[in-house]
Amino acid sequence: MDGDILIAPSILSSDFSRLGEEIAAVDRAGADWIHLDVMDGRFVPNITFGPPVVAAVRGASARFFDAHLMIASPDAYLEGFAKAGCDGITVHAEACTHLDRTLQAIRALDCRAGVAINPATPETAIEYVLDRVDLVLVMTVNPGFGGQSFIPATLEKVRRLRAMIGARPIRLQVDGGVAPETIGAIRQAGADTFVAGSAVYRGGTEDNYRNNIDALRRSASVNKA
Ligand SMILES: O=C(CO)[C@@H](O)[C@H](O)COP(=O)(O)O
Repeated sequence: MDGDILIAPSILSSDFSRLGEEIAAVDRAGADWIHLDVMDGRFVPNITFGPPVVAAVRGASARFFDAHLMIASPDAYLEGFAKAGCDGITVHAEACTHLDRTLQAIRALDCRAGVAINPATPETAIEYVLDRVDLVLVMTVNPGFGGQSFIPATLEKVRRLRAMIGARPIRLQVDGGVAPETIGAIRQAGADTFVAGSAVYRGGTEDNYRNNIDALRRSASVNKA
């Protein structure tokens, strides 16, 4: 197994009527992080949840809570997500007028700072904030929904970002269409942190989640360059 990779189940594909149990189940099944998909109906065409729901499920797992804010103008909500118990907060470069300032604000709240870019956004959009971030998230589908197909053109962006990041201690995360069939190529391109929704939560039971997470890890390791 490849010890450097992290698997972060996206709770968007879980059963929201049992959200706490679904988080605890992937924790026991071997998840490294819990990926929280926050959507506002403005930046993306879907709406999910905010800080009160994060606070309500914080006790379900001690794992790293990795909040992905798919929201317009996120600055006003950073403190709320930090207080709710998020360990990392990722904002979209496309959603921030003053991205550098927003990333500094996340770190000032004692959270790990992440920056995400959509499939159509070039990696150069974040070149000058790399010293401000702990995580770069390459969206490999257009954000808003689970269960979409991986966009192959994003692989080249992962490769370029791996080179841009160099020796900096930054995790390179991908999100969207991550499955046993795609994870090997994404790992080879240089990603180390994998968000997966439908590929983890399919089957609906903790045993299935464990098998699904193991399959992702195996496929990522086998294909490592
Ligand atoms: O943020 C998003 C979608 O906007 C993702 O986290 C999806 O939830 C991933 O789902 P799969 O593509 O893995 O099913």
